[in-house]
Amino acid sequence: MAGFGDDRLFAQASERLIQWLISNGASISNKIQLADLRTQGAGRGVVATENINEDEELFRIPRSLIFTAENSSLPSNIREQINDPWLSLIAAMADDQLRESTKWQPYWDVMPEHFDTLMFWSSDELALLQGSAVVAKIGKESADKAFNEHIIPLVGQHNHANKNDLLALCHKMGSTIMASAFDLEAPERERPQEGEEDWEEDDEDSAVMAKGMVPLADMLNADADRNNAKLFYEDEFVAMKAIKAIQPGSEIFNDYGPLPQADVLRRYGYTTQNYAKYDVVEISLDLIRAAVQQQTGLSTAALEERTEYLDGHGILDDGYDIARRENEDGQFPEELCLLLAALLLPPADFDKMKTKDKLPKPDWTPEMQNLMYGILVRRRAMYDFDEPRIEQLTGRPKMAASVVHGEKLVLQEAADAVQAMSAGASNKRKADTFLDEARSLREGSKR
Ligand SMILES: C[S@@+](CC[C@H](N)C(=O)[O-])C[C@H]1O[C@@H](n2cnc3c(N)ncnc32)[C@H](O)[C@@H]1O
Repeated sequence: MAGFGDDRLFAQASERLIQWLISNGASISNKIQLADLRTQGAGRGVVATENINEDEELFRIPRSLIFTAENSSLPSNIREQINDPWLSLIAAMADDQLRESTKWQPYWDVMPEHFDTLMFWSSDELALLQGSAVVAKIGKESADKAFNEHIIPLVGQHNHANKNDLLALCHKMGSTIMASAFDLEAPERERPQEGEEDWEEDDEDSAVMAKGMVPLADMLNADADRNNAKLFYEDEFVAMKAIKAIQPGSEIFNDYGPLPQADVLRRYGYTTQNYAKYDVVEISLDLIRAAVQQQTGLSTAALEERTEYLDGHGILDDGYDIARRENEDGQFPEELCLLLAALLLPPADFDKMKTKDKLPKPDWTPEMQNLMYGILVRRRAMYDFDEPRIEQLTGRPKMAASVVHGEKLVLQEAADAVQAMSAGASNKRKADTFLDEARSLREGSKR
């Protein structure tokens, strides 16, 4: 529990950051302040102290105060050898923090020390997420490998740093960046001109766009649909503006995107119910293969042939996300429906389709409904059947329970949707057998 002394130090660090920003050319509206939101489990946040109008500027930060690998003190020969935007930013931040003195100190002093992102969970804590595909996405081993191969030999030698300490620092920086860095839009003059390649941000661009830490902009928390501010890129500055009127006392929120709770937890180390509407459950291709073979008796060779064909048509993936009922793109992704339809075709129909180089109609035939239902039962059996009282939990167990509960709900809603399709049809099932079937499958597989 933070004491008064600690509260004072926390407030002083916030104040030093503000003074440092102003003395280096930032301007900050006097209608906002950095607030201590630790009692709400939200670290620092930005809060309005007066009425703010839509479009009103909250602060502007000169581009020179954005910490990037390029404007850091990381020697250029090291930077050039680390040819990846994430890794170079991690290397530059680690290097800067190992220096005896740095102009960025007031910024580093407000960086979080404690992380609840999944990278820092113990195996016992991760076990609380059993069933969720997020556990396989944490990437601790691949991060260790990348740090050990690309950063530690270079930055370690340059700073005479201990290898293990540097590895821990890289993880800390990596998690800070994952939760706080921005994809930086280039100034107008550096963007491609007409006729040159277009400057548009899509997922692929985002993977290679320059990453930077934008002080103060990264003090904004986020909470699904409570977004009321946005960062705008100008040539010499970046400006945070209100995108809605904001009342005094209200928190100012950025937008981290429509992320499922599991990804908010993996990336940012918190969950809130407001993200539950974006929850998904990933169905792996392996699970689909097993369910198809059980239902159709399709041989492994035939399954291979069909998946290869579908791969050639761009609809094969390692996994497919089932979404919540209210998802505007529907609960079942079209690629999944196409895949199942193709795997269900009688051999002669599949051969005919292949000759014509076509794809099947993703109709919800009774066979398709049965297959999807079987897949959902198998997937549900991967989660346990305990229902902890989330409101009685705290900390990481609470966050894990919230993720798992949200994903179970996705599966239940999907099963209900399939059952509703079969209502009145000859293959009608009783509405309440889903959990029983999944439970007996789970118990059977444990025996
Ligand atoms: C961009 S930073 C925001 C500033 C951060 N609160 C701090 O003290 O440095 C993102 C981090 O803030 C926290 N955060 C953001 N939104 C939150 C929310 N709605 N509830 C709890 N924590 C939140 C998470 O720890 C997340 O990793």
